[in-house]
Amino acid sequence: MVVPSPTSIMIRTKKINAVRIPTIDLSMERSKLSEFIAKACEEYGFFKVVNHSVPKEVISKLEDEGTEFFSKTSLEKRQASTTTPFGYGCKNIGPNGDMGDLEYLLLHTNPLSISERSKTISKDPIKFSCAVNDYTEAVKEVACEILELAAEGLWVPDKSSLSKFIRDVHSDSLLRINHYPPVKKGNDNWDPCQLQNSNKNTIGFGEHSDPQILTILRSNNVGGLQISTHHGLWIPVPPEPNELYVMVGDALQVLTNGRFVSVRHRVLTNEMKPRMSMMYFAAPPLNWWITPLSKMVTAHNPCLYKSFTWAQYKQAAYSLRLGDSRLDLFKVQKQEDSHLVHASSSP
Ligand SMILES: C=C1C[C@]23C[C@@]1(O)CC[C@H]2[C@@]12CCC[C@@](C)(C(=O)O1)[C@H]2[C@@H]3C(=O)O
Ligand SMILES: O=C(O)CCC(=O)C(=O)O
Ligand SMILES: [Fe+2]
Repeated sequence: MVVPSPTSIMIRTKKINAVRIPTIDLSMERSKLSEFIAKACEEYGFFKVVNHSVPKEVISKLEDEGTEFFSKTSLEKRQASTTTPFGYGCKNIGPNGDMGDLEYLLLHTNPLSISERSKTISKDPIKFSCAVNDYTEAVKEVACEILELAAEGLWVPDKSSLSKFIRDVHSDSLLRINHYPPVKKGNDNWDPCQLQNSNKNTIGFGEHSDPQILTILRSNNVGGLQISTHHGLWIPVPPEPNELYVMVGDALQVLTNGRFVSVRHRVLTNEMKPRMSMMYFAAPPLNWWITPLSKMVTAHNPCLYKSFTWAQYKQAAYSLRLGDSRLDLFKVQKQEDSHLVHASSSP
């Protein structure tokens, strides 16, 4: 076993401390704002948003509903797990054996589906569905505003060319409320190889990127989320209950022809306190085509991805494991690679 030396640990810690997660202040002047958003999406695929328009009461109403639901008995909670992948889930993430130390409620944001599902979730389904609808409507506005600013930052002539994907009434956007109960772990589990990893913590939600266009995250005051930089360093994200975090998803990476990068992230559990996060995954309608915006494809930046519908991408995501790089399936083969394939397959 290779044990990292104290010097290498110190260097890594210095590097981690040097990373500043970008903060976007939505009250800033528009041209600067669009430039900063585009830069953050390129460099990290992740940023914090302050001065957003989601009212505090809208956030706290949904948080209260989440707290009430997760405090039920497991028998009661399981009433809400009728159709996969939606409803209540515990430890199982997706259909391919991925596990995490969490429980969650996964909902489609279509109001009809929310109203049906609420009956299995809450004794006051109208109150529950109002809390969900109000929250998803408010964060959707923030997501659209960010995508419009991002399009401006990329100098794309039509500023709605990204936001239209998630504004459509048939959008396939989802909401997940994650609850990570505290997990006590003894020091005997300490693994020096995992110093960059969990130390004493367990994996609440394993490493992955989100397949959608944009994710808007809000958590309570308990940390655990980490993002990976382009250099593979894991950076802890401080919890900010009054702010939102934004993550670039795989579909936005494709729409921008690789200029924006989907962020890999994971959650480690806390030993003492429960973390609760509310994730809004903004996605297009199932039958919409995802293909790099024409402005993003030039002679210098040839098209990197094949076109696919959102339904095809989802199907690929659900056929793979959580941490798999599903975008690889949709990459255009580079000219040199295809020559190599031909050369090696000729007799
Ligand atoms: C293991 C999986 C869970 C997931 C579907 C997948 O097969 C791979 C992607 C996962 C993810 C990550 C972001 C949110 C989510 C709802 C999604 O669309 O893709 C989850 C899926 C899930 O939890 O069902
Ligand atoms: O709970 C969190 O903070 C992140 C969870 C996550 O990455 C997800 O639900 O896709
Ligand atoms: Fe995620």
